[in-house]
Amino acid sequence: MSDTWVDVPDGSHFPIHNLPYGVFSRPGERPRVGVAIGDFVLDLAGVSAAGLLDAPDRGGVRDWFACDALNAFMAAGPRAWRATRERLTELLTDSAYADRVRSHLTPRAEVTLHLPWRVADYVDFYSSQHHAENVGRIFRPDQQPLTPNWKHLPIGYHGRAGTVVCSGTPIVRPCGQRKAPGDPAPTFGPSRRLDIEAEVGFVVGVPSKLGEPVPVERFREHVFGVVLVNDWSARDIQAWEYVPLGPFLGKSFATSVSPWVVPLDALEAARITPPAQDPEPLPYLRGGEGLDLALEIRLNGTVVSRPPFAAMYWTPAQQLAHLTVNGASLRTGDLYASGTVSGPERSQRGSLLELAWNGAEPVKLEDGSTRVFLEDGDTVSISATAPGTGGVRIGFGEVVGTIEPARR
Ligand SMILES: O=C(O)/C=C/C(=O)CC(=O)CC(=O)O
Ligand SMILES: [Ca+2]
Ligand SMILES: [Mg+2]
Repeated sequence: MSDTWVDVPDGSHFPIHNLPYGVFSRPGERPRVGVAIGDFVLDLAGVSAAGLLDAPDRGGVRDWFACDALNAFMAAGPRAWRATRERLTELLTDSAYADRVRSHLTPRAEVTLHLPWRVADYVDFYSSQHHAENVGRIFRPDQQPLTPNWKHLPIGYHGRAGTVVCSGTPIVRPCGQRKAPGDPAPTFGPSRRLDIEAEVGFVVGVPSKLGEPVPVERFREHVFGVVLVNDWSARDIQAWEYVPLGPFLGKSFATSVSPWVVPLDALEAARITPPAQDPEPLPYLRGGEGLDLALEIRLNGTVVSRPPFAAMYWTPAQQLAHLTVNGASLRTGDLYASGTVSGPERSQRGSLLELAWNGAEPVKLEDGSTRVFLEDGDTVSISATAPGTGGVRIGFGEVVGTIEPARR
């Protein structure tokens, strides 16, 4: 197994088998594209300008990396992604390149990480059966937990692309209309039931044509990579507004993503058969694979949940096929999120709504305090790891956010 000449600490999320892409800047310099390796960022604009990146489409290489977003590279397609990944692996494993490449490494602690791509459209699915059943029981106790359509199609809604923010961006507590079932009328004010949703996001590189669906088996021709998502959710605003059109202001105030986009090729060893689907879905939804990602949610440093992505009912390829089956086109930069990742166990639930069961079972933190929803000043971090090639685990880093008081 090849290994890198860069000093990578044991347990790092970013061994040579990962090589996720991001956008970073050093103090006083413009943002550019980089790759994470151990505790360093490799400056791809610098490496490319030095003539070290031998990609197929050489003329375009500089435009891909000397810029503040991954979009141009993402649009270049799977052949370019694979060739670049192979060349980066060569540069970072063959010690003959060490002297020329080392000057393009910067400690990650010295850089600022930015939103890695310009988000085009944003869709959020609802593909964990455990989550959907939990939320159904809490929001609609008098009905079947799963709606009649749930096992026939991956339910989703269109979110707000412009408020997708990079990890680390403070989250201002939203204000809005709230009305609990017993209240005589709605009131306006800061959300009292601010929550998280731990999700996995899929980033589209190659666009599709209007009118032409993208079938399940074309998933890898369009999707560039994978990020972690925190779909911040104001449950009181949501519960009052969502009938009958679905989530709106309760979720559109901010959605955080992790700064490193893990390429699909880094997740080869994480591919798994998803849970059996019964009833069998319609033909356009057949096929697709799951991913064995282990998520971890920390609230003010305490691990409060470990959701397993392997338990998701609908796969990312099925989600993509569904979201384009009507002929809706994809754009470079589209983001679609899995929906909250919840497993069958209590310790695997992906939101506080579920973990504290709508307030009935407060979550205990290591400092002795308890939470049913988020308080001002709380910090939430979601991380994940996956099996990598060669038996080495790879990771996604984290998506983190701290709650700031409402501005009124
Ligand atoms: O069942 C509902 O009414 C609402 C569910 C959600 O809030 C979930 C959502 O945003 C989709 C997901 O993350 O699974
Ligand atoms: Ca969500
Ligand atoms: Mg959101």
